[in-house]
Amino acid sequence: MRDLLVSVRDIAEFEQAIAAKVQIIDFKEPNHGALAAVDPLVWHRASAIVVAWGGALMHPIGKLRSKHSLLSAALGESEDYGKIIDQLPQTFRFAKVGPSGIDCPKRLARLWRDAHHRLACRNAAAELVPVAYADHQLAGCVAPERIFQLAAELGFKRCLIDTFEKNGAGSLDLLSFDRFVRLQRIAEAANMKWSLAGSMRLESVDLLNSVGIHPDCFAVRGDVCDPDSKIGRRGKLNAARLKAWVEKVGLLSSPIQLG
Ligand SMILES: O=C[C@H](O)COP(=O)(O)O
Repeated sequence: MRDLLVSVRDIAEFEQAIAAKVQIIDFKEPNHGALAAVDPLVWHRASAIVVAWGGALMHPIGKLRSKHSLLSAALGESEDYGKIIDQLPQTFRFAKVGPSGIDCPKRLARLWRDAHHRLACRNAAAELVPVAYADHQLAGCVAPERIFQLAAELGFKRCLIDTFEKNGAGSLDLLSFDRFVRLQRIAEAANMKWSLAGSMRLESVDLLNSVGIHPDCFAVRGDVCDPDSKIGRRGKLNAARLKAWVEKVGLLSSPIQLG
């Protein structure tokens, strides 16, 4: 089973993602960086909608229906998350903190422990998802393999790889297939699910599949935005792109894989 995560910035986009039956809806402000948080008020509005719909993401008039959508929040980098983490509503299932500026595994482990502890105190359901950056040198942080290994050693259930700079160079431009295979092996050996983000393009999904790289989740923003927009991932979500991604990831999950 593969998942699709789509990053949204507001309630209108949240409803678009639900209508498209996206499995994981991730709140993030694309204008402010790779993992920038939205205003916590947006979390609370989304949460109120979920509660009003009876816990499942199901619209009262039955038009928007996605019983399986889960909420996720980007909390920013190490210097940001502390200001907002305690406001994360109980309805959120995942939270992410970026590792930029942390070039030592021990410090990273401390960051995760603190974030995990603060989440657990307020929101027993929320799972911290460690993040690695493919452009780790630019981000000034530990390399992806070390981050995956550390996350596995510490018993995390999921890990995400993304890019810190959103400058057009995606994860697939920055890391070789061999390195993705290594990351996948680390994750598989620890029974840890891994997600792939970083300017992912729909066309790359089949290519990755053909070389044996099978992330448990594809996480996208830029490629589900209006293709004609000059501002890329900072533009508006596009219904046709969302549909194409949902279908593609759905096909990967079906027992008979096509293509
Ligand atoms: O978590 C996923 C990111 O929002 C991916 O964004 P991107 O596809 O624009 O690199």
